[in-house]
Amino acid sequence: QQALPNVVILATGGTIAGAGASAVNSATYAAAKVGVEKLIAGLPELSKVANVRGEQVFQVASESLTNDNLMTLAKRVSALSKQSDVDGIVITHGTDTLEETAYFLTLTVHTSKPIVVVGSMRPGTALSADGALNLYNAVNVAGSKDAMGKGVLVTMNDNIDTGRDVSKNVNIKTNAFSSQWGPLGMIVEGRNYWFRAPVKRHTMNSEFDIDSITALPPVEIAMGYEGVSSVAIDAIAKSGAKALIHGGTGNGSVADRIVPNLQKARADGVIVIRSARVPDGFVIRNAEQPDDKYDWVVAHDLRPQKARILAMVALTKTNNTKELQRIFWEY
Ligand SMILES: NC(=O)C[C@H](N)C(=O)O
Repeated sequence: QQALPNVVILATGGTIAGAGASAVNSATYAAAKVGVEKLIAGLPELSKVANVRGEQVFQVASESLTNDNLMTLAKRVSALSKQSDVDGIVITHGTDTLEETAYFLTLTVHTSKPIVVVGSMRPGTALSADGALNLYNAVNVAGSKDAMGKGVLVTMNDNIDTGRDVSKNVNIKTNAFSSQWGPLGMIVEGRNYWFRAPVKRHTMNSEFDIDSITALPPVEIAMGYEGVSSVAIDAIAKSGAKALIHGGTGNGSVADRIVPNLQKARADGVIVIRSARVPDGFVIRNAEQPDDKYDWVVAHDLRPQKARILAMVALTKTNNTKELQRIFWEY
């Protein structure tokens, strides 16, 4: 239909494409079973709000996605966003790493067209499955003019969050996703209600572009915890990783006994990025540790898994720690 927006659904698997043995199986099921054509056919309401077509990019549970998958997906999103017959793009995705893919697209795809990443907590075969409404909302937002220029969005549980801020904070339950700085808005009965806009650099204002990225450097994460040893840090430093994200306790604090190991890693050329394992708040430079003296970078409010995504993208352009710190403040 001519008056309706054209929305492409790129399907990658996850629970939104999952199937269980019976309707009471809300937690015990196989992810990534249902193809995109069946997902679309199962939701005839979509045809009233957009001209929808689907592409099956992968069929996996999101915990198994790789850096290569991420690149393939982002390049496809970028190519589609340049087509005049595409108004918006939806990516169906497993929820476990949805926040990482959404942030990667936020950083690397140059478009003002809406890109919406969506998943579900229950398979479509379950009682009170959440995927159908989440997907309906995603297609609505992707086809909306008022969603343009707002970066990559996530529509879970009626909220509209930014791909940058949102994280999976609850498992099992359908209110799994939230952003510490709040959602941008809500979608109810196909209508968007906006309350705020993102201020961090994204999509068309990003200095990174997936079209010119050919490989992502290895970046690993080591967690901080009571009783932590240097085993993980030393192994990462020796592995050829270009950066090491330390998911520290509290304000990104680092146990005194592993500070020398992180200093050694830095001296050997590994970028050390100090983040926090605490879900909310942010890491202050030179508080807890003398980052200037050690030439470390702080991850601002990014959790270890999001800091890893930004580090990989940033390292495609620079390994200067001042530049990296600027990038961590701006994105
Ligand atoms: N709810 C989900 O989608 C979880 C699943 N393990 C996935 O990320 O693919």
